[in-house]
Amino acid sequence: MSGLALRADRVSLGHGSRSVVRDLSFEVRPGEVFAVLGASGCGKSTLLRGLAGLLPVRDGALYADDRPIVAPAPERALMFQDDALLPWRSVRRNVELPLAIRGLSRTARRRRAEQWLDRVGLGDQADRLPAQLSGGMRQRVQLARTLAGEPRAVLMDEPFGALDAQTRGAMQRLLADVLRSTAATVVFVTHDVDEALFVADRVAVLTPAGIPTLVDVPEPRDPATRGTPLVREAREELLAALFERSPA
Ligand SMILES: Nc1ncnc2c1ncn2[C@@H]1O[C@H](COP(=O)(O)OP(=O)(O)OP(=O)(O)O)[C@@H](O)[C@H]1O
Repeated sequence: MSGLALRADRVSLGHGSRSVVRDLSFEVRPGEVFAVLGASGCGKSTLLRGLAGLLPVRDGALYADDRPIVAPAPERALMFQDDALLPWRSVRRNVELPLAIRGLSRTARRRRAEQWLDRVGLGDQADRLPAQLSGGMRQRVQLARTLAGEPRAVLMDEPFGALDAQTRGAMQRLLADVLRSTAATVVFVTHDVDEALFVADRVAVLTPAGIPTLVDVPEPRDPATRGTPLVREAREELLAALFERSPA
C-alpha cells in the first residue's frame, strides 16, 4: 500500500453562492504529512471536504494520483474533531466498521480491530461503549478506526482541537508513532502552529491569493528538536505568513 499523491490545481470551492477557496494550487507528496494552517474561516475545512470528495469543485480540479476527485472513496478517510463514534456500538465494533464496509470476514475484522486498539493503547477497553471513555480515549478510538481501514490518505480536521493541552500533546506523539507504520499521506488541518511543526513534514498557510506559503519542517515528529533554532526559524516564517508580515 502506498500513499496517495494529492493535488489542487487552481481549485475554487464554496457553499451556496459563496466561494470560500479561490484559485488554490498545491501538491501533497505520497506519504507526506501536510499540515494546513490559516485564519479562522479561510476555508481549511472546506478544502478538506473537497479532498474527501464531499464537496464538488466549482472551478479548477482536485486530484488523487492524477485522477480527479469527484466522490468520497475509502482510500481517502476523513477524521473530525467531533466525536463521530457510534454510541451504541462497543469500541471494538466501532473500529470494525470500515473493515465491514471493505468486506473483511468477521474473524479478520476482529483481529485487525484488536491490533489497532492495542496500538493506540486501548487494548483493554474494546468492550466498553464510547460514553464510558474520556474525550482523549475516544479520539484514540477514532484514530484506530480511521487507520484500520488502511486508507491511502487520511484527512484530519483539527482532530485534537477539543482536547486539553496534556492529552493533546500525548495524541500528537501517538499520531507520530502510529504514522511510522503506515505509508498513508496525511492532510492535517490545525489552528496550532506548534502542532503543525511537530506532526507535519511541510506546512501550508492558506492565503487569500490562492498560492499558499509552504514551509518545510526541520526534523519532523522528533520531540527532541522542539525549540531548536531551525524549528524556531520555521515557526517565525509560519507566524509571519499567518499574520501577513515579514519575519523580524
Ligand atoms: N455548510 C456550509 N454552508 C454554508 N457556509 C459554510 C458551510 N461550511 C462552511 N461555511 C462557511 O465557509 C467559510 C469557510 O469555512 P471553513 O469551515 O472551511 O473555514 P476554516 O478555515 O476551517 O475555519 P475554522 O478555522 O474556524 O474552523 C466560513 O465563512 C463558513 O461560515
